Amino acid sequence: MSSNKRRIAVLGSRSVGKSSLIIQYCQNEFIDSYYPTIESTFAKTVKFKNVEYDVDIIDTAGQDEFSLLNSKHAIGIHGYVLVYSVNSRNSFDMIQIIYDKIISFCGVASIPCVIVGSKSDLEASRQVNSEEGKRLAGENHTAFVETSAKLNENVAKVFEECLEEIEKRVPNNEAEPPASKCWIM
Ligand SMILES: Nc1nc2c(ncn2[C@@H]2O[C@H](COP(=O)(O)OP(=O)(O)OP(=O)(O)O)[C@@H](O)[C@H]2O)c(=O)[nH]1
Repeated sequence: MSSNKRRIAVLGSRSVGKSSLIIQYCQNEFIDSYYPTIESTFAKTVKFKNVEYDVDIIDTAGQDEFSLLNSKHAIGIHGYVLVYSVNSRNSFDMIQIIYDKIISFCGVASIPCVIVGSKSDLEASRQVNSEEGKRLAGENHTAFVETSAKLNENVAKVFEECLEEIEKRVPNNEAEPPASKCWIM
């Protein structure tokens, strides 16, 4: 793996706007219709803090509390974007469940991660306030961003924060994420 290759997995409940966030970031467009994702990978070259990164972003199918963590979403992944929608309390409650599954799968104390409150334009139907999002992020030592893919607000910030979290833990000359050294028996 080239030292500037970074793989980011985007996880969260169904329909929280994972694909919309990624498509806005990689293709600068917002598609209003809903197509459930099975899985797809997007690629973008990003210049961040004067370093050029080849970023692969893995868009995953929506998870619920019974979903098993797919090993593809843990092995070889440098950083995570965990998305809930500010107008869905259930999707917010899923974040800790997904975070704990990743931690336990990877056998580490913490992971480079950004917790994202999506659809921030839907203020009238908001169920989760910003303070709750920040608190959850603080408890898990992750970054936190509220964003709207629809209005293209804070979209790039999500992925920049994720690169920042990765760089805090992965020195530039060591691009292999810890979980890629795991064995599956
Ligand atoms: N108002 C608003 N709607 C959004 C936003 N982002 C996504 N949506 C809408 O929410 C719905 C679901 O968006 P997707 O991006 O497909 O959600 P997803 O999380 O990828 O869904 P799954 O693939 O099922 O997991 C679509 O109708 C989007 O248009 C946003 O920022 N604001």
